[in-house]
Amino acid sequence: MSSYIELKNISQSFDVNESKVTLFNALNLSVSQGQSYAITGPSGAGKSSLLMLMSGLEQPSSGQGFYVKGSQRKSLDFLREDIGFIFQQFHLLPELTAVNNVALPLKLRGDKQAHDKATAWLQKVGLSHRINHKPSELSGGEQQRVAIARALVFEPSFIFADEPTGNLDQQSATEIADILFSCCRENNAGLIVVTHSEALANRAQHIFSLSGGQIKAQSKVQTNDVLKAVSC
Ligand SMILES: Nc1ncnc2c1ncn2[C@@H]1O[C@H](COP(=O)(O)OP(=O)(O)OP(=O)(O)O)[C@@H](O)[C@H]1O
Repeated sequence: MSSYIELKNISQSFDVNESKVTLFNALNLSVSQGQSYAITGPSGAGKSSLLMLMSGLEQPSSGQGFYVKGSQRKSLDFLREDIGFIFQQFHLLPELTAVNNVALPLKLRGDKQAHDKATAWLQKVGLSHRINHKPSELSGGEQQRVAIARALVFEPSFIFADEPTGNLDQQSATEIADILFSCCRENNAGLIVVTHSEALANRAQHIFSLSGGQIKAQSKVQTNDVLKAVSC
């Protein structure tokens, strides 16, 4: 059953030092499961804030967000079980091996097959030779592969990624983009990526630009990048 997230008339502002900072006003946006989206725009435009609102992890100043699943239309609070997050800084637990980082969220839910599922996901992201390594024993690209496996191990409907290649060299960034997009596609997960990278944004089926409080659909830039058909 395919689902989508709908933001209606969303506004977000903060009171900072007795003045009001408005990021956006009456913004409307929908993202669907199985599709990929990039959100670009200048620093400080509010891209990460929008990602937090879209995922239901933060509340807007006004407006509403909905999680629509078949005929059910619920608040974004119900999205929490159905999302995975990937960050620029990986956010892995330093004391745990790769497999235990991926297995932990499943174990916390009492999944008896947590270890096997985590191992299978690390294999999918090309890390079967590193499953017993701790984050400090992995390269940045390898750590991000672990984070992708951890986000997808639940097989969530939506993956939110905030600058997922921001800390990586160009080759690792390309490999991570290949894995992220192919894994989301094969799992029919909606992927929403915030990025400053034109190359990464161009991978997405839809590109939105957030600037001056306005969000606009953007056409893709023609590049000579060859998109690799990586299987997940
Ligand atoms: N809780 C908060 N209280 C006050 N200001 C905030 C809060 N959260 C975000 N901001 C401000 O909102 C603005 C937008 O932040 P956000 O991180 O969403 O932008 P961004 O477009 O993702 O930027 P970048 O590309 O640099 O990561 C920033 O000026 C930030 O300081």
